[in-house]
Parts: sequence; structure tokens; C-alpha cells
Amino acid sequence: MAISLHPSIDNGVQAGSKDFAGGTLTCKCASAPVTVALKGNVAFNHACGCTKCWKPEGAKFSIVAVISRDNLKVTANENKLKIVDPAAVIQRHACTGCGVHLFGRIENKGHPFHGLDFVHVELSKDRGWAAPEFAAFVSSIIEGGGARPEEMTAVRDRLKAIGLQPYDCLSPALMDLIATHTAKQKGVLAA
Ligand SMILES: N[C@@H](CCC(=O)N[C@@H](CS)C(=O)NCC(=O)O)C(=O)O
Ligand SMILES: [Zn+2]
Ligand SMILES: [Zn+2]
Repeated sequence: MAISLHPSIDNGVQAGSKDFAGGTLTCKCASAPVTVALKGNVAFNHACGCTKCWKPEGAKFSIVAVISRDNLKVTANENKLKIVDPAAVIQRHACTGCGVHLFGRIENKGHPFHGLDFVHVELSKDRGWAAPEFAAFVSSIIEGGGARPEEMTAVRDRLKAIGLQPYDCLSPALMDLIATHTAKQKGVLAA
């Protein structure tokens, strides 16, 4: 049996729909769930192996994407949300009832990803979300206790088999975006 990475990709990656209008994220509370409305589709959906991104019980990876913060609105039970680590770059707003992270937000206006919120579309019943494109922070799954070092070849092989190129930081496109932002801030690249 193939090594399990995350329930939403273990049977292969499902393509998203063009012109998808968005949907609703719902936490796992049986009563008074927190809901979040997302307008439009997400971008840069990917598997993240870091220890900080929310993942369902037993999963090695989180599946996380970004959306403009202007297109995200908490629509019910906002009072249940609490920031997991206020000192983190990404402030993850988690439900105090069930532990699910509804969204992560960057408040530092100088950060390359300021303006983008981080979300987990598996919390939505709507279909058409952009598919995961790559895997980030793959080596970090060792840190979280999700894999032993000797399993990593099998993990990377499985990611590649389902079309997710593994990286131990972010993808080259995202690393280039970060470096471009930094270069412009430093004045070594024209703004
Ligand atoms: N090896 C670290 C990596 C953590 C990390 O740098 N995560 C990335 C991807 S989500 C990040 O941007 N973190 C910023 C943050 O968590 O605030 C871990 O697994 O905890
Ligand atoms: Zn909840
Ligand atoms: Zn992460």
C-alpha cells in the first residue's frame, strides 16, 4: 500500500475548476461551528510538512493555500477563534472548540506575503478549489514526528508519483517572489 500523506491527496490530486466562485470553510465543532466565507478560488495550494500548519490527525502533511485577505470573511462564531502563536509570522486563527485552524494572517506589512491569508480548503464541502501544486518543507515532517528519516525517500517518491514536486523550503516560484521583494526593499532591484 502506498504511504499515506494526507487524506485529500492519498487517492491522487483532484484538479480544480476554472472560474470557481469560492465557498465556505467550516470547523469540526458539532455545534456552533466557526464558518469562513472565501470569495473566489485559492492560489499556491500545496502540501506543507512544517510543524505549525494545521493537519488532520495522523496526516504527515498539511494542505494549505492562500487567498487575498480582502476575500476572506468570518461568517459565524468568530468569538471561538484564538491566535495560536501571536509571535509567529503567520498568525493562525484556531477554533478553541475543535483545534482546526480557520485562517492564518500576516500582520507585518513589510512581509512579502502580506495581504494573503492561509487556508485549508479541505474544511469546505464545495468542489472546484485549485489543486495542490507542490510540496513544501518536506524534511520538516521528521521534526513533527510524522516520519522517520529512513522513510523520507518513500515520502518524496510518493509525492512525485502524485505530481507534487517535493521541496524542503517553498517552491522556486515562491522563493523567487520572496527574494524579489527583499531585493526591492534593499534597493538592489528597481521597484
Ligand atoms: N522546520 C520548521 C519550519 C517552519 C516554517 O518555517 N514554516 C513555514 C511554512 S508554513 C513558514 O512560513 N512559517 C511561518 C510561520 O509559521 O509563522 C517547522 O517545521 O516548524
Ligand atoms: Zn470548532
Ligand atoms: Zn507550514
